[in-house]
Amino acid sequence: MRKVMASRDPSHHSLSETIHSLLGLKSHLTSTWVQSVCDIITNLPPHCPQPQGQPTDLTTTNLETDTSSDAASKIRDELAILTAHMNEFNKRRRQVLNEFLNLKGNIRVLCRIRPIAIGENFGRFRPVVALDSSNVLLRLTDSKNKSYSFDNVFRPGSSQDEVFSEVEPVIKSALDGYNACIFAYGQTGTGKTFTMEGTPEFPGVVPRAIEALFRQAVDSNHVFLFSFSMLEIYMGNLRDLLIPQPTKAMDPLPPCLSIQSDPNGGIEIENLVAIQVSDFNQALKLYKLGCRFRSTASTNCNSTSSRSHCLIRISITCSGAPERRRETNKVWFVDLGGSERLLKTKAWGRRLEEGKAINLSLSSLGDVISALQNRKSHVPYRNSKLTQVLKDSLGQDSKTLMLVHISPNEEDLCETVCSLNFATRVRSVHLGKTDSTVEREKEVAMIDLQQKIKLIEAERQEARTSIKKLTEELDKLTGTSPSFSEQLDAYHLYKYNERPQPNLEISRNKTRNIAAAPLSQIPRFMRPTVCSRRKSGLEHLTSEETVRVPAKRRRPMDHHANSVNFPLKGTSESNSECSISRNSCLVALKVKSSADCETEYSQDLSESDTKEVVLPGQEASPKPYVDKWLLLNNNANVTRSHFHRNKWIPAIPTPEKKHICNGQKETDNLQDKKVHNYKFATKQIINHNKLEKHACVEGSQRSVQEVVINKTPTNLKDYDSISSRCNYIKDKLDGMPMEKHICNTIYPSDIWCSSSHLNQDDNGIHTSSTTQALLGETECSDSSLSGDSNWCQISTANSAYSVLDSRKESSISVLRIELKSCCQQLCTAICEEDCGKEDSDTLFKRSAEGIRPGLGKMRCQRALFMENATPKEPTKPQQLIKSQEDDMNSGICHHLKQKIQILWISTLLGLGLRNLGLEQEFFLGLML
Ligand SMILES: Nc1ncnc2c1ncn2[C@@H]1O[C@H](COP(=O)(O)OP(=O)(O)OP(=O)(O)O)[C@@H](O)[C@H]1O
Repeated sequence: MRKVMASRDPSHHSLSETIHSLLGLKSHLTSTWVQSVCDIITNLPPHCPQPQGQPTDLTTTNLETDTSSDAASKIRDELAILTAHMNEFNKRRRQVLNEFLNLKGNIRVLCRIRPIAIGENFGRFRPVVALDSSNVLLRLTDSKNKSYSFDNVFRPGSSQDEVFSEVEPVIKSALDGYNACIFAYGQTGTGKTFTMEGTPEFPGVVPRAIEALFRQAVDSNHVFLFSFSMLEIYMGNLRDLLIPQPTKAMDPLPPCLSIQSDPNGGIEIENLVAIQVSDFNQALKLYKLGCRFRSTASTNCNSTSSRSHCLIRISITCSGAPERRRETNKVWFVDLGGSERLLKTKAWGRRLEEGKAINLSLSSLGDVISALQNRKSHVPYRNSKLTQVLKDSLGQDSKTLMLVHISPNEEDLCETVCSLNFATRVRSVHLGKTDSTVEREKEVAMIDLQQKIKLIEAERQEARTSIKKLTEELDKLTGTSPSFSEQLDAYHLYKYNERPQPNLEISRNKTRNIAAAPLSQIPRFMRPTVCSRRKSGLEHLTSEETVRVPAKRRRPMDHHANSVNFPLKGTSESNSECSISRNSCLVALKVKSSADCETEYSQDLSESDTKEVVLPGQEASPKPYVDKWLLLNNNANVTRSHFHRNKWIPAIPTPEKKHICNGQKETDNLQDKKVHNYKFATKQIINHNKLEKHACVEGSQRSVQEVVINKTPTNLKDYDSISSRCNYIKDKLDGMPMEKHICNTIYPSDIWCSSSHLNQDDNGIHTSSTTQALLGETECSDSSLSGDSNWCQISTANSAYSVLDSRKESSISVLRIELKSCCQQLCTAICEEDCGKEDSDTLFKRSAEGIRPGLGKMRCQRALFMENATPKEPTKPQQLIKSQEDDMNSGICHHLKQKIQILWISTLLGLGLRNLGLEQEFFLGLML
């Protein structure tokens, strides 16, 4: 025996030798010795034969093993029979259930009436009454009623449990391999989300259905694999709700979702995250996560209105189950966006667009169902993303359940009628027009089928209990085989661990990895086209590479600039009809000033938003943004010397621009491309702005104009010329289109002219005196130039004055003055060429009165006169008068020149403006 054992297992041979040697040492026969021997024996593996010296035990064990193996084989046989029975029961149950659902209709329609909310007035009379479990009565008027029939009607007091009991057969059908689709349809605020999602206290259809799926899968004798996906259709675009949406401009874009179909009509959504879930809790966590990313917003009808269609997909895979309809099938839960009468909701802007998109897709859904109803050869699935996605779950071979929600409120009667008509249209797909006898027969058949289902269920349960018992017996006998449920769990766990772990916190990178997995698995014919790859930025990348390569960054937003409408009233950009494309601007600027930008978690991807203007670094409100846009345009031009109409226009000192843009950062490093874009936009601004709009702009904005003129005006003619040029600019601005004319850059928002004078004090320090004048709605008029001044400012009337700054850079001195407008308009009399002293005084007074801070907007325009080394020849008088208009302008210029000189000197002398009574000749003499 020893030899036999040794030959069987060398390790046991050595063990027996060890024991024998220990036995030989009788002196060592202590309690410790005995204990160690016992330990050795105890630690022997079960299949290990007993040590040598115990032949009797071994024989007994062998006998026992033989007996138990016989019992085990018997049990296995029984189990095989029972499993076959179970399969048969499953098959029968599937058939009966299918028959039952066919009788009920592949598209079943249930109606749920929302309860009256606290404080809600439902009207003069109750317009909606649930007659019985399948009829709704609608009181249209006091004398006119209309009734509607449905598969089931839930009264306002119906519980979530009751609703789910009607949904459950569809869930069972889904486990049998049928595609299924459960919709919640209805007017906004009627409780669709409540039914589908529910609340923590009253869970809705989706959590209950997921729980039922897992429970029934465990009860089944097959192994199921579930994967969970969630998306929304927001304004015609598919958004994965399991991927956090980008919140910052530079956040990576989520992969583009597109719908693929195979030749058999199967639909797959490319790049949609599908996470393998092994139990209900995991699925629930994902569901809650997805719900957080939904687009919701407050509307007139619902403070938490869903602004999209929310779709939850559960894919079920079960291999080795021939009785199932297909190996992989899916269940869709769809919380449709609420149909709304836009007139009633008074939606506008983004809400309006969302409402329109929802209504359109609902209408497409109705068309599809109608085509199915009429068995048309062409079903217009392609009319909306919603019907495209659900294509393979809406046909003949799938189970559809529509929960129509209606409001009990009399005010909502119109919408209720629409919803009920829609539901009736949907319902008649399979039921058709049948007489009452057929209806009754059908009901009897259905009751019969229901009883059959119950019977089969009972038999199944019995068989299942037997299987469980036998499996446990077998476990005891063999001692190794896990129970059936353990096997199932282990299988799930194994499968689950094989795949990427669902990170329930959903870190962005991880979800992307998960998302990539299904992409690599989709068949070749479902792979994205070149076009869609380009669209999603995945061109030339395999799916694996897609995972590794960092996702495409959001394009720099300035590249989006396509169209610009100039904002009208600067103080209310969001209300301006002519403002920068509303949606895009709001999205880009993250301005939350209007209802338009309050859709939570929504990301603007719609085609309607392609016209967007997004500028670099635009975190501010639209107004500075527009200013910046203008400034950038200006910078692009003025920082380069160039020829304009055969005249060399030198570069303008860049630092000056810091002052130009009030509160804005300097952006000198603009790319030509951007500048080009902005130019393009300028053109559009010009085209869009009309005279009256310009007037509004003038009143609301502040900017600085620079006018570069290539000669120094030294006499009246030059002043006239400048004046007329300014007038020309002004005219062009008013009249649009605006055109560059001498001025280097024109800002439509402002025109102002100023004058500066550079003086050098005893210490050689340059100082400047400043005068400020407001350019009103009329002309700019006057200018003055000191002998050593490099810059000339053109001043305008009806003004208040203040010095902004002055400096000398290279050979150019810069002085900026600014005008504050006064409330009063400049007396038109000053436009007269021969305006006299009296007018001057009037002007003066008005100007002085104008120094009331905060009375008007500041505006300035600077005329920069380039220093001309060679003084110009005095101009002949006849050249001065080209037209009557020029004459008038020259008069105004001359007049204002004098005023500005007076002001300047007054300032120098420290005299108050009001106390001036000197003749202007005095000041002229002083000046010259
Ligand atoms: N059967 C119900 N029992 C209790 N409260 C309900 C019921 N139906 C709806 N409500 C309540 O009515 C309000 C609106 O419901 P819900 O948001 O579900 O409407 P909706 O149809 O999804 O609206 P929308 O289409 O705008 O998203 C919620 O506060 C919800 O709790």
